[in-house]
Amino acid sequence: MKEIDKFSKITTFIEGLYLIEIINFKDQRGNFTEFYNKKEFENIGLKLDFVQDNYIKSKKGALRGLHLQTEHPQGKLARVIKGIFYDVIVDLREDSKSYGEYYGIILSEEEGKMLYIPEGCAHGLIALSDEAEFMYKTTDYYYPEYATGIIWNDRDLAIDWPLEEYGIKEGEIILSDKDKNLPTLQEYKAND
Ligand SMILES: Cc1cn([C@H]2C[C@H](O)[C@@H](COP(=O)(O)OP(=O)(O)O[C@H]3O[C@H](C)C(=O)[C@H](O)[C@H]3O)O2)c(=O)[nH]c1=O
Repeated sequence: MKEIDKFSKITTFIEGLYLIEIINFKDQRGNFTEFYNKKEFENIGLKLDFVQDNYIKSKKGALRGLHLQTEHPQGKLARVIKGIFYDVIVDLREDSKSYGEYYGIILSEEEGKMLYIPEGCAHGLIALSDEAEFMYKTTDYYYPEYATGIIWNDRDLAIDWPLEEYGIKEGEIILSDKDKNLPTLQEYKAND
């Protein structure tokens, strides 16, 4: 088969954060998609090694995040398996020109784009559809002792979560107790 470019990366205003477009091979049976290919990723300038695969299944309105590990930071290759999510990345790399800024995007099973989230960024997502499944690979292991983050409704970030468009009331957002008690961006910076 003639070699075709199966992946292409799109830069964002956050350095190292890429949207990745992938080819979805459709035929009379359904679809086939490569999620990751070490050689092909190196061809688009992403020399990455992953050590863990994670799978999330969320109820509509379930919001996870904004999380990062202060030690053993994780790069994440993320995609939606089913439904729709709003995905948010906050740059917490002190030397970055977009430090303290967020990037938000709607990712869907239909549209099929992936995200590569660089180390040093907090990550969160809310499920916008009744069935919502998400997978991501990480470049380092889970170290709960180093897990922290920023609260989802931080006033300085003022993240524009697309609740109304998807019929989700703020009081219906489902959070873990841990996420309800995450620090604000100011508190995080003070401890950083
Ligand atoms: C993250 C993780 C969790 N767990 C266990 C620990 C808990 O017993 C249970 C749920 O963990 P947690 O509530 O931290 O999971 P999420 O709130 O979905 O966290 C994730 O959500 C956002 C979107 C992220 O990007 C992070 O990778 C990750 O923090 O899974 C593991 O065993 N391994 C893991 O890598």
